[in-house]
Parts: sequence; C-alpha cells; structure tokens
Amino acid sequence: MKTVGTKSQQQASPMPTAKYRPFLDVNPIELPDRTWPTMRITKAPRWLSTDLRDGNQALIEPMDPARKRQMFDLLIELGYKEIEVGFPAASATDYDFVRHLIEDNAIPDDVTISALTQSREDLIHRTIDSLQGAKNATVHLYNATAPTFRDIVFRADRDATRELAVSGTREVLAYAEKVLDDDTIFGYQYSPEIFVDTELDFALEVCEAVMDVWQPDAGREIIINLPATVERTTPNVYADQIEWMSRNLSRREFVCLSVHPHNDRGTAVASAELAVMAGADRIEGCLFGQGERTGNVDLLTLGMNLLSQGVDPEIDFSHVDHIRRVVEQCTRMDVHPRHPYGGDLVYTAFSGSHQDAIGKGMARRERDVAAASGDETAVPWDVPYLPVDPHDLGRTYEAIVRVNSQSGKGGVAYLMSSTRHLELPRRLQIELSQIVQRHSEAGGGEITAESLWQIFADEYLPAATAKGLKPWGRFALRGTTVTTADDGEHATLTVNLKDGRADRVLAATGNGPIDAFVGALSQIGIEVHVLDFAEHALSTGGDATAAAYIEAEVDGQVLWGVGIDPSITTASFKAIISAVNRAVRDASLH
Ligand SMILES: CC(=O)SCCNC(=O)CCNC(=O)[C@H](O)C(C)(C)COP(=O)(O)OP(=O)(O)OC[C@H]1O[C@@H](n2cnc3c(N)ncnc32)[C@H](O)[C@@H]1OP(=O)(O)O
Ligand SMILES: CC(C)C(=O)C(=O)O
Repeated sequence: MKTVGTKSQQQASPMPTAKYRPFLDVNPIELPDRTWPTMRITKAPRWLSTDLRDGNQALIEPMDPARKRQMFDLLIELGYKEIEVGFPAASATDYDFVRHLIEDNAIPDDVTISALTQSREDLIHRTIDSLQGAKNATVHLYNATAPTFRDIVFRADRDATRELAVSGTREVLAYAEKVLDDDTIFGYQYSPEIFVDTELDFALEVCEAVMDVWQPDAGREIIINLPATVERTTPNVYADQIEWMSRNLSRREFVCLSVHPHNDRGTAVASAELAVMAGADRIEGCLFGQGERTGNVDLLTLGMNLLSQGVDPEIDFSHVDHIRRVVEQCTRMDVHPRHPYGGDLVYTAFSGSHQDAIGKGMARRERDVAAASGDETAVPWDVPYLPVDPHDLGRTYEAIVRVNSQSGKGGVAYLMSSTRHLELPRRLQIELSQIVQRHSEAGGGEITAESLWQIFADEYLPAATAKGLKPWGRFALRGTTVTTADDGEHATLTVNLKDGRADRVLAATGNGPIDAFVGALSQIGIEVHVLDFAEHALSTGGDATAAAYIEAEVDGQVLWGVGIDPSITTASFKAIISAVNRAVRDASLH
C-alpha cells in the first residue's frame, strides 16, 4: 500500500532575515529557576486605564474635551480606580481637561488620576499645577533608558540617563511639596521607557536610584512601571524580565510593580498575563487595545480572560456593546468584528459543525439549569465553541448562530428554535437545511432569521402566507368536524377541503383522527402513509398554539409536512396537507 504523507514543501523565502537579530542575543537573560510558569492568577491585578493618554495620543483625531469626558465617565462607570487622564504639559486641551475633571468634581473619592510627564522641569511644573485640588493624584515620570535611545535620541551615557530620572523625581517631589495642598494624596510612578530593551542591571540601577529619592515605605508606595514600549519578544521573555526585576528590586513590599505592554507582535495579552504570573501587581492598558501603533494591551480581553477562569475582573463588562459604542464614538475608530469578547461576530457561528455543537450545548445547558431550579450559576459554563456565556456581556443568544452556505442543519434548527420556538425533528432539519442551502448558494449571502422563516413558511406553510395559497398548493384545509367522538381507537371525520377550485366534503373513519384524515384523502386518490409524527406546544395559556410535523410517503415520495394551529389535531391535519401539497408540487415539476 502506498502511504501518503504530509511532507512540507516549504522553501526559504526572499524575506530579509539577516537584517534582524534574535532578541535574546542582544538582551540575554539568565533565570533558570524562574517560578512564573507554574503560577496561577487567582485575583485581578490593579488596573490602570491609559485610554485618555496612551490611547488618545495614538488617535488620528485626538479626543476633544466632550469625548474625553465621555470616556472618563465610561471608565468610572466600569469601575476603574486608576486612570491616566493625559499629558497635561503637552497641550492646553490636556491641561484644561484635567482642570475640568477636578473643578467639576467628576473624580470619585476612590479614584486616582495620574498625569504623565517627561523629566523636564517646565513640564513637571505644569503637570503638577494641573493636579492642584485633586483628592488622589499621581505624577508619572518617564525617560528612555534603552541603549538605542541613549545613543540616538538622548546622546547620553548610563550616568546621565540615570541622572535624568533622579533629577526629575527630585523635581516632582520638591514642586509637589510646594504647590499641592495637604488634602491631596499624592503618589509617584516612574517608568524606564523601553524597559524591555534596557539592560536589566541598568533598569534596576535607575529604578533603585529613583526609589532612593522617593523613599518608598509603609503608606508611601512607589509605582515602578516596566513598559514593553515596543513589544519585541515572546511573552515568556517579558515574564522572565519581570520576575527578575521583582526578585531584585529592594523595598519590594512598598513597590507596586506595574507593566505596560504594547501589542507589536500581537501577544500583549499573553505578555501581561505572564507578567502577572511573574510578580506584576498592576497592568496598564486600554479598552479594545487602543494605543500607539498596534495598541496597548486590551483591558477588556484581560478582564474577560479572568472571568472565563472564574476570577472576578473587578470591572463591569456586562454591557459590552455599550462599552464598544462609547469607545468607538470617543476614538472615532471601529472595533474589529472579530475583536475578542466585544466584536460583532465573536459569538457567532456560521459553520455547520460549530452550529450543531452549540445548539446541542445550549439545549443541554437549558435542561441542566432547569434541573437546578433555574440557577444559572449552579451550572458551570460548558458550551462547545463558546468560551464565555454571551449573556454575561449583555449579548443575546439570537446572534450566536447565523446561517450561510457553510451552515448545516444544526444552525438552521437552532435559529428555528431560538427565534420561532419550533423544535424540528432531525430528518426535517436535514430536509430544510438542504432547501436553505440552495437559497444561500443562489443568493451567495447570509440567511437571516427572518429570511429563514420566509423560506420555511413558503415551503411548508403555504396557506399561512399573506398571499394565501402558493400556486403549487393544491389543497387547503377549510375545516374538519369530528362527527363521532374520538375514543382513542376510532374517529369519524368530516373534512372540508378546498381542492384547487373545487370544494370537497369528505367523510371517513379510522383508527384515530390522523388515520381517518388519511382515509378521507385516499377517497380523492391521494395515498398518504404516515412514517413519523412529532408535535409540541408553542406557547401556554388560552391561545396556546401547537406545531405538528409529519413525515409521510405520498404517492411514492417521502417528505415532511408542517402544521401550526391552536388545536394539536388540526395542526397534524395541516401537516399532512403540507406534505401532500409539496408532493403534488414536486410531482408536477417532473
Ligand atoms: C512611550 C510614550 O508613549 S511616551 C509619551 C509620549 N507622548 C507624547 O509625546 C505626547 C505629548 N508630547 C508632546 O506634546 C511634546 O513631545 C512635548 C510638549 C511634551 C514636548 O515637546 P518639545 O519640547 O517640542 O519636544 P519634542 O516633542 O520634540 O521632544 C523631544 C525632546 O525631548 C527630549 N525628551 C524626550 N523624552 C524625554 C523625557 N522623558 N525626559 C526628558 N526629555 C525627554 C528629547 O531628548 C528631545 O530633546 P532635544 O530636543 O534636546 O533633542
Ligand atoms: C510612558 C510609558 C509608560 C509608555 O507609554 C510606554 O513606554 O509605552
């Protein structure tokens, strides 16, 4: 027997490999006894939203004061307690916005605002001036410490770079002491910018020198923020760097170790999560991953990743569409439809096997929750293909399954059930999905729940359409009267039928109403053998409606009919008529 393997045919590409260097060759790190790989995240880290600073500075059209305020109010509503509100020394807009927040009493007492500044005296002064009157305020000072920046941007050696951080910290302390009143609880944050490219021993040296000025102690925390200003390596290397710093920083108990991942390699979320496992206490990011270039780490994804593990994110994401709308309005940028947790399509399955599994999973869950007296939280979430329950983010189930040419019976059945409460028997699902498939292939696009219903009604319920009978519907049931009481074994019926243009009144007896009905039809030459039958109620109460499904052999053709009626018996007669009409139509087409 010939074995067919999957040998790769890949070849060297023309891409300029020699131009780039492996990160670890340039920034080696030795941490053979790293502990982070076995750590678990069991509590939310402290979050800082930098939507109004890093997010805003990266926008094509930065937010105007009204949009900034809208974003700030959203962050408060969601529960963020640390918010970087801008770079007040950069522009009058940023400065005035900080003043507006303070003067408008818009900052809750349990929220700390922070403001970013370079290590330049005039900028530090203006930054601190902007914070006057705030209850909780942090100044965030940064300078680049990585060799490329020392060399190219600052033309400064290590000593001068460290000195810039130290002198800036001194200036912050001195000026804050001078201008801020005693009611302001003042904090300090320092970031060695491009931390990931900075030699670890030097990053540590600069942070220690800054701490020597600030003198962290009990009740006098310092935030040391270690940014992946540009994401340059796999998340495990960032985790090693964070664990190394966490182990080597002195006065560690007074340090809030913060991370600030960007997403240049598309792995900011993983970097942030591994960094927390490696000892980070706090994460800075933006909603929906706004921010410079490929963005800051996405706070929504991080929070929801926690929830999906049963860890409280301490942020309310229960109305994700509202959050997305506000963020889109403020940033004037669209959220990608596949954005984790918040995109339009992220709880939607088009493909058949996914829809099938979701449909079964949702049905199982419904049963399990009912068995737990309706307690949703008593049943762990375990629905195939859905990492979290869309309801938890305020999404409805209707959008989960959408039908196109990739869909199978599961999706069709799910939509019929979720939007019309019709529980189609399995073989009817197959029959209907083939009909739907033909429509979607012909139309090329999505079949919405509404158009699916139209296809279904046109096919199985011709009498139910607004236009009355379709041209191919030969029979319509005018009414039936049980002339002899149905004793469960025998029934005698009078059937009032429209047959084309003629009216017919037929009487027949059989083993129950369906048998009698079939007997009546055979009097006008229509031979029906019922092969399968299912029924269920559609609603409860006085106007309860029933659905009946009949698989029948009609003049040699096997096909389904559907009937819907307040009476279950009439629904089953209608289902037979539906099957007969379809058979007559199909026979006349041949
Ligand atoms: C990674 C980050 O996201 S950091 C935040 C970045 N955000 C921003 O820059 C937005 C706001 N910034 C601005 O509006 C402006 O840059 C301002 C107002 C702060 C400063 O403007 P300017 O004085 O015109 O300086 P410019 O923007 O050209 O900055 C470059 C100068 O600042 C110096 N500089 C840059 N960063 C720092 C720093 N952290 N500390 C001290 N000096 C710095 C550079 O060495 C350079 O100095 P040089 O002119 O002597 O070569
Ligand atoms: C100021 C710092 C924290 C920053 O934004 C970055 O390094 O990306």
